Amino acid sequence: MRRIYVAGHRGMVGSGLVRQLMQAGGVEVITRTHAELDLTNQQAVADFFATESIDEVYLAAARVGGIFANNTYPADFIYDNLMIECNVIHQAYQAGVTKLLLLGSSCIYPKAVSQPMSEEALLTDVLEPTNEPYAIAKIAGIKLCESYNRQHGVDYRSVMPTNLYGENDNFHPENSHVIPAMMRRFHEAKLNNDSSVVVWGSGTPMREFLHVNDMAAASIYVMDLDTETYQSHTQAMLSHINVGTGVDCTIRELAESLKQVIGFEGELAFDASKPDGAPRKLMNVERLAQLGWRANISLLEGLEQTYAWFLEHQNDYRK
Ligand SMILES: NC(=O)C1=CN([C@@H]2O[C@H](COP(=O)(O)OP(=O)(O)OC[C@H]3O[C@@H](n4cnc5c(N)ncnc54)[C@H](OP(=O)(O)O)[C@@H]3O)[C@@H](O)[C@H]2O)C=CC1
Ligand SMILES: C[C@H]1O[C@H](OP(=O)(O)OP(=O)(O)OC[C@H]2O[C@@H](n3cnc4c(=O)[nH]c(N)nc43)[C@H](O)[C@@H]2O)[C@@H](O)[C@@H](O)C1=O
Repeated sequence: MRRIYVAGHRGMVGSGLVRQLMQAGGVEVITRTHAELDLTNQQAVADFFATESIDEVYLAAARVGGIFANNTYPADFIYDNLMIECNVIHQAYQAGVTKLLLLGSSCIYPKAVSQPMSEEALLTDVLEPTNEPYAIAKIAGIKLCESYNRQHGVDYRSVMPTNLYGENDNFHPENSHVIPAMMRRFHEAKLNNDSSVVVWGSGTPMREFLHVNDMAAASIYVMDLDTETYQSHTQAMLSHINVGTGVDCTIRELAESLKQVIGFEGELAFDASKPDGAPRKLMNVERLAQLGWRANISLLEGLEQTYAWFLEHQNDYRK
């Protein structure tokens, strides 16, 4: 049986990957909590790979957060993510792992890039300042994979997810992403009968949102493509693949959808003192579509599923 290490299995995407890999069966899923294995620790990661006979790695562990966390803790975001990527990719290679999938992010693309953003837009212009350190680390991750492929003949792939949401997300009031943050705020406002809820920024930025179950399915799909098919749709120096829905909406529209799903009847109060971030980040998902995969969970369906999960996990959601 293939021994598959899912790094970050307690996180939103990692837990989705474990659910789907276990459901498909026929593989042994290996996991370690952050407390058991700190992936920024080079020796600990080397010891882990030297003893665990891993066949494949899904690298879904990272320092992750929304616009406020990225803007407030830039050193943590660049240091942790560079260290995790260097340690996992290099030690996997040292231990003879030939297949690895890195999760990057749509924020690798320049701020003023033409929309929708295609894979070729990488490194063509300057980045959005609120998350530049995180984006630089993610770009380094892509280049690590490409470089190990070129020099060592391994098969390390990378997927660039758009903004994600779903069960097991982080619902922290400040450090989270927009969907979990607003879902919790609207829910609490409904319980308190508040007349309005704060939405950060102007409401005009546009974002594309992909449900975690679609993201996990896409990751496994890309990992399992045979080498010839994968390489026919990538180029030697451009190995990453976008993952998204190809559909976006404004933050105001998202807030209206969340109001509807949660049943909050008050007003939206936009807080212009908070940053908007990138004006738009719509993914060009044609490359993945040509490879045979498309998202199938609509935003409304995904928000309803996530809110139902949130209601069931009021005592144990991450906050
Ligand atoms: N969420 C999103 O909107 C997007 C996410 N991505 C990418 O997808 C991937 C998964 O993200 P997501 O599931 O949302 O993130 P989560 O924060 O939900 O999960 C990340 C996991 O990584 C673990 N982790 C962090 N640092 C370390 C470390 N030093 N050693 C061991 N484990 C560690 C965390 O453990 P602990 O909590 O204990 O620290 C957590 O379980 C990441 O690479 C992220 O950059 C890309 C685009 C959008
Ligand atoms: C996935 C992605 O995540 C981050 O980039 P981002 O796309 O800006 O993500 P965000 O979810 O934090 O915000 C999206 C928009 O929504 C607005 N917004 C309104 N109200 C809230 C709110 O309450 N919380 C948050 N976080 N945002 C809010 C907010 O002002 C912004 O205009 C990066 O870290 C980047 O590195 C990255 O990869």
